[in-house]
Amino acid sequence: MQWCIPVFLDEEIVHQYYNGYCNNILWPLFHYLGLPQEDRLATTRSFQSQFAAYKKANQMFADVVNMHYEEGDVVWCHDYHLMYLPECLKNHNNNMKVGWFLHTPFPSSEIHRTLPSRSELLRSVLAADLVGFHTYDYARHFVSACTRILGIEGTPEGVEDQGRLTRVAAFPIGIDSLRFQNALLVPQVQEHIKELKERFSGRKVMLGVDRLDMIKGIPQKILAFEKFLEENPNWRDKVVLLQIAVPTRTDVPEYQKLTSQVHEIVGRINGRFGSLTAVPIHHLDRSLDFHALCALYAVTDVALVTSLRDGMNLVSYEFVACQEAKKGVLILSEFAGAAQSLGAGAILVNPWNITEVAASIAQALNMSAEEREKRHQHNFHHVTKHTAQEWAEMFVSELNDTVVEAQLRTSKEPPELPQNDAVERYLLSGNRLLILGFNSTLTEPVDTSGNRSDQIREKNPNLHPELKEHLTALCNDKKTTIVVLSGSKSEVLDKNFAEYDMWLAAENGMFLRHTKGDWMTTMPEHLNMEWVDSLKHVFEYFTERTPRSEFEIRTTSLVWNYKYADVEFGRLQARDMLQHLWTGPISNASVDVVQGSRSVEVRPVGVTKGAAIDRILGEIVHNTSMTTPIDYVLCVGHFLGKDEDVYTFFEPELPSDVNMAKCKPIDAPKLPTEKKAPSKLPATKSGPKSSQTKTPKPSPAPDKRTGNNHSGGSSRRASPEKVKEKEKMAWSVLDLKGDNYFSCAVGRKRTSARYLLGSSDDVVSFLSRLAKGT
Ligand SMILES: O=P(O)(O)OC[C@H]1O[C@H](O[C@H]2O[C@H](CO)[C@@H](O)[C@H](O)[C@H]2O)[C@H](O)[C@@H](O)[C@@H]1O
Ligand SMILES: O=c1ccn([C@@H]2O[C@H](COP(=O)(O)OP(=O)(O)O)[C@@H](O)[C@H]2O)c(=O)[nH]1
Repeated sequence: MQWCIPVFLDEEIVHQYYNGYCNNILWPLFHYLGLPQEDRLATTRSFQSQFAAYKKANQMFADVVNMHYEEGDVVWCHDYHLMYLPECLKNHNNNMKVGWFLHTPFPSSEIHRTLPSRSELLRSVLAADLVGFHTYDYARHFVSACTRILGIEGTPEGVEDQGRLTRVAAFPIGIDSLRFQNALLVPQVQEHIKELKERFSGRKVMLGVDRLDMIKGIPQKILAFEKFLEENPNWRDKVVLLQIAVPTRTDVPEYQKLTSQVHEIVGRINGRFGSLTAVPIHHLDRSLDFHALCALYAVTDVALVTSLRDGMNLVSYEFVACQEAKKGVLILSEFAGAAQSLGAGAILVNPWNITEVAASIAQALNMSAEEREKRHQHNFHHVTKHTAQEWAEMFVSELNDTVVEAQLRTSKEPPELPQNDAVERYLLSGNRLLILGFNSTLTEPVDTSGNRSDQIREKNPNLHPELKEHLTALCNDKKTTIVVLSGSKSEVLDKNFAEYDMWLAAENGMFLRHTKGDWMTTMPEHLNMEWVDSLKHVFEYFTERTPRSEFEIRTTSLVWNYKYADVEFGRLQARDMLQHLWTGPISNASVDVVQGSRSVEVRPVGVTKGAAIDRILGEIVHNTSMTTPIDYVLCVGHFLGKDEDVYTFFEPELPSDVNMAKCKPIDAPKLPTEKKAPSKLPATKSGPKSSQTKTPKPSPAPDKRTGNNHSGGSSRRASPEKVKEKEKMAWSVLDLKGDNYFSCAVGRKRTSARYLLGSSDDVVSFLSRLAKGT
């Protein structure tokens, strides 16, 4: 078995890929340092060739992996050097289990979007099954970069693109703490500890161990130490700072400049505060071997970590692991990932604030033994419990689980609607209910190819011209009841369906009428619409700036539709709008922000087609004086995810009773501003990665399937007498015998519907078969 297989890169590739793209571009950007100041333009110019080398090098890694890969192996790609690798691997073998872990921070999407190859990099990382970061912050930034830059949906589990989920999670790394604890017992280390104690006797030892990298804040650390010496003359001959600065990436000009800068500062301070026999700073431009490092950690009184940004910072963990005897103090930058894990025991500082760091040095040096002990125990417990072994096991086990879950999800993709069976069962049944969506279900297909020159299109959705004849035939069949259930306003449904003998349910079922009767409302009474006013401005803002987009104020929702706008620009605007909605004016309101394929909609939590179907069904049964149970249900639509509860309404245990409460007649739907504002529902957020979804509060319409006696379909509170009356009226209206239920999603693959149809053309051809009975 081979443990390590090298990938040989030639010098030019190393220069362009490792020194160039990785360490001169990605590294500073991911650490919020921006591109190197002096050669910014040159870097920008060489960007494409460096990225080409980056991809080439990643492909070379992929080729080696592919050569040695055996079925069932797990491939774990590490760090910003290999962001393109997951895609290369998956392109070769889509069944490979691929994980990717980033050891650096992932910056805010505002930084990532400045990268010319921003989309390509994100997409290739998303090819992995599992993507891991040290902290939730980094994971959240990654998800929001995917949302903002690629326009794909962030979910509580990760990032979802066309039904494929890339799991994104935080896996804070640890160290092999036992290795450090055991090293302290080695005689050679004990001897070294003794020497160091003698060497620095009478002085407190402060320690910095860093690669000589801009992100480590070494100049800032030394300047803070100078300030401390300046302000505390009594400490000048009682403390020493040992700074180990390990040379790194020495071919990159920015690193060469840092070396001279640090040397200059150290020389100046030693000149200022040193004597003939002692200097306050011992600066070493080299690395130490493991045992020497452990001895140094063990004799240290105060460790100083001042990273300006740091993915995690293992030095802080290693220091803690070696301090069981001494219980020294850790001063730790709040910009290191480690601050989240070791913050309880460390003194956290902003490394840019030299005054604060100097004060923290004084605090650490003067800290009582009792407080040091307490702080150390917090951190020692963490470091010894959350080890590197645990980290690796967790990542790999999560990767295996993710792959299994993904297989289950794919296998759950529903089949095509079995049209022959559906037609046959329709013909054999005696009381059928057809629930049909409108937009993209019964309408003519709209060209949304996004061609900028194609700007003049018909704006209003129209009924599919080939449907009219079949719809008339179906509506005229006494054994068939048809409901068109749409998000559209009542006027739109009136315009398209007034001539048919059917039921119309507008605004996701909030308004209902039979085409021979008047509109009535099924709206729950206590809907909170207080948020509408503050949101109207946001919707107006984006409508005014997005030609041919439309903003509609519906009774229970606000909708912005960019179906007829330039699709690319519409998408861009939608991303900005969503970002604003998730974090801005309504982040505390009890509303759902629903992202459609070309729309953004905001509505109160619980206003869904599924929640309304109960009340609609009650009204239909009551009005048509049905005498036999409905024995066939077809529910077809291009419904938004939130509205898919209409499919599941009839699943898995079919409801037998239906609410018989009558709806309230109305003259016309009222605008939200005219309604009395009811009291607000308390809001809860569901978690860091799901800013767009709120944990649903109990739906305004009670769930039909929670018991056998479904007496409450409306949220209006009835008197006890009324409830009794309703109970008497309740009877079994559904008798579907399991297989006589056909729920069918149009143009979507991830759905809770039982079956799929591709487009409204397919709906038309299927309905024609029902109408003709063939
Ligand atoms: O070999 P170099 O190019 O000189 O760089 C050394 C490593 O530096 C980076 O380390 C990061 O990983 C640590 C462990 O997860 C983390 O604690 C630290 O904050 C990071 O900076 C880099 O990411 C590695 O790839 C390099 O090998
Ligand atoms: O002379 C030295 C100084 C440091 N290190 C190791 O370098 C690593 C630095 O990791 P850290 O996460 O602190 O920062 P990075 O350098 O990875 O950004 C630690 O494991 C140190 O033990 C080392 O091997 N020899």
